[in-house]
Amino acid sequence: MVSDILPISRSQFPMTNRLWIYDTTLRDGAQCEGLCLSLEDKLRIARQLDSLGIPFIEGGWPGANPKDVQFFWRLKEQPLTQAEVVAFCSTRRPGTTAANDEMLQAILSAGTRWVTLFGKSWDLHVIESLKTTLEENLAMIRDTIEYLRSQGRHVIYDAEHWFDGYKHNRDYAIKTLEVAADAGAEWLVLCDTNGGTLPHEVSQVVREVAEIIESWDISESEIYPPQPPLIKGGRKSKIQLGIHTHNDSGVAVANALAAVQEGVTMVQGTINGYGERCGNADLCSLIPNFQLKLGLDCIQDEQLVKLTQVSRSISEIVNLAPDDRAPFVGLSAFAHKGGIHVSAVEKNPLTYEHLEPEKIGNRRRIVISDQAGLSNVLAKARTFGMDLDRKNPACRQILEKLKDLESQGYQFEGAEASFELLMREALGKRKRLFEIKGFQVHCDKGREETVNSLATVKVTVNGQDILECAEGNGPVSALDAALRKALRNFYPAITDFNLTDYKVRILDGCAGTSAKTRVLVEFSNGQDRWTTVGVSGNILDASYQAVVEGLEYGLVLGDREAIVLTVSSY
Ligand SMILES: CC(=O)SCCNC(=O)CCNC(=O)[C@H](O)C(C)(C)COP(=O)(O)OP(=O)(O)OC[C@H]1O[C@@H](n2cnc3c(N)ncnc32)[C@H](O)[C@@H]1OP(=O)(O)O
Ligand SMILES: CC(=O)C(=O)O
Repeated sequence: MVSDILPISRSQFPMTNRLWIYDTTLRDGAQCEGLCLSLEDKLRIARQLDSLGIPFIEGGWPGANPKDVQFFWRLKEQPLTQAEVVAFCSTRRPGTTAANDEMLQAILSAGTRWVTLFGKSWDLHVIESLKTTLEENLAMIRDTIEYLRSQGRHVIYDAEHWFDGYKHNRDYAIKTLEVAADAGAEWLVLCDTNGGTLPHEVSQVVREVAEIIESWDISESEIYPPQPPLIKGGRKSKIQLGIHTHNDSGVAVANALAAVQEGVTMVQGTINGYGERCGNADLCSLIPNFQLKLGLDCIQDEQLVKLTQVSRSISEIVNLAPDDRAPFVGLSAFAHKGGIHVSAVEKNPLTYEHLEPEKIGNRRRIVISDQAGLSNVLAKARTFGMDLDRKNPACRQILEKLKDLESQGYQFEGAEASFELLMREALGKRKRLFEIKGFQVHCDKGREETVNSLATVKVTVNGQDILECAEGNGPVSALDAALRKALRNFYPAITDFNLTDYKVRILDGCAGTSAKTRVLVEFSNGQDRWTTVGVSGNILDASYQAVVEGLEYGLVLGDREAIVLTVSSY
């Protein structure tokens, strides 16, 4: 809902509240260092975006590489359900004609209804990059758009380096837009290509451009309204403005918001802000801001609840770790750690949350650490299925034990399984499934390249002493294997546990090789994951503590009727 106090001044373009989201993850996002997409990846991402209700999906630059050509062919065979897939390209080369430009033939072969064309707005680029005249650049823009229009395509014109061009040679920059509009472009998208513009400049420039455009005399015959159902809102202005921002100054999202407040009706960005250099405007921040704070219509509410899942699936597909601190969709976006915060959030979430996480498919999390108060302990206990009374003296003991262990180097925020075991212990609810009497690990390296590791463990289960040994490709894996061997006849479920992550952190680096280490171990049983922690001056002892607790926790988990929230499901 739009609040009266929000400084929204969409008066330059007083249209409906419809805002068109244009995703360029598959094109500008693919220009991100470290991101490499296969054809199948691109198709999977396109389907995710389609399910999110993104109306325009820029699929790539057909003609620039074979994968992008095939992408459009594959979508012709199996079209998206609702999104308009858009092909991207540049204006024709200088000194030729659009009809003779091979790249433009590839664009037409892609068979999309919409084409986005980028052209030069900045005289510096015309002279230095294109090495042509200012007049020829205008001819390139006009010729290319008219050609695409003559071939029945709708054209979105991306005015590359718009803001820099406008600052350096305003009249020329405006002329490029005028030519693009006159040739039949339906959207003029102002690009902050180098990402150097600040929000107050974006506001001012967009406002000025909107006023200039209003004064143009473009005859109705030159207007090519998009076909329904694409544009449902009814256009009162002939030409619409869009915005495309980069994050080089850390304000890509703020710049897009500033442009929208001045009335632009299309916003280009990428999922998770992927893009060249510092990235593009992050649609995972923009969409909820537009929809939930500015009251603009971008996607359906039922689609908005998929945003967190889409953000994480796409980070999985592109094989880049998700950003836990990302606004709205990050794992920590609604994580409360400080005791004061948790105490208040437990009473009313509005006290420390700017909106309800469920609206974008995220969830509130309570973090356990030495910053915790009793409220954290009680909230966490609830997620473990234990309803504790604040007055129960065991709660205070749990809190004190937690703070004491954290001061020794333990870290429970990343090892909630260990915290649950600690809590069960304090409440007298920890079932001793086995008792470790001792272990030995032996590593030797001979002349060969390989290092041999052998672990021996002595365990008591149900009053029975078991001695087992096993080899592994390292001391921790040998220890893990020996423990499982000893326990598997009593607890067959243990054979399904896999050690999926192992992290070591030196706690007092100045102490050199005798430093204290913290080990975090993650286990999975194919369905759930859980993490435990160990701390010791001996890395093997720290690993041993974490592995033993990890195995114990997995067995407790199998015993429990309901899987609790501390355990993250795949
Ligand atoms: C702001 C943006 O993000 S724009 C998109 C940028 N994305 C990419 O570049 C990814 C895809 N690009 C590619 O695959 C290749 O660069 C291609 C196929 C487009 C071109 O490859 P090549 O022909 O080998 O040229 P090269 O990449 O070396 O140089 C780019 C050429 O495009 C020209 N060019 C740049 N912008 C434009 C434009 N708007 N209109 C016409 N030509 C342009 C340059 O002047 C240069 O021409 P030159 O070869 O005569 O010097
Ligand atoms: C078109 C585009 O990607 C840019 O100007 O940044």
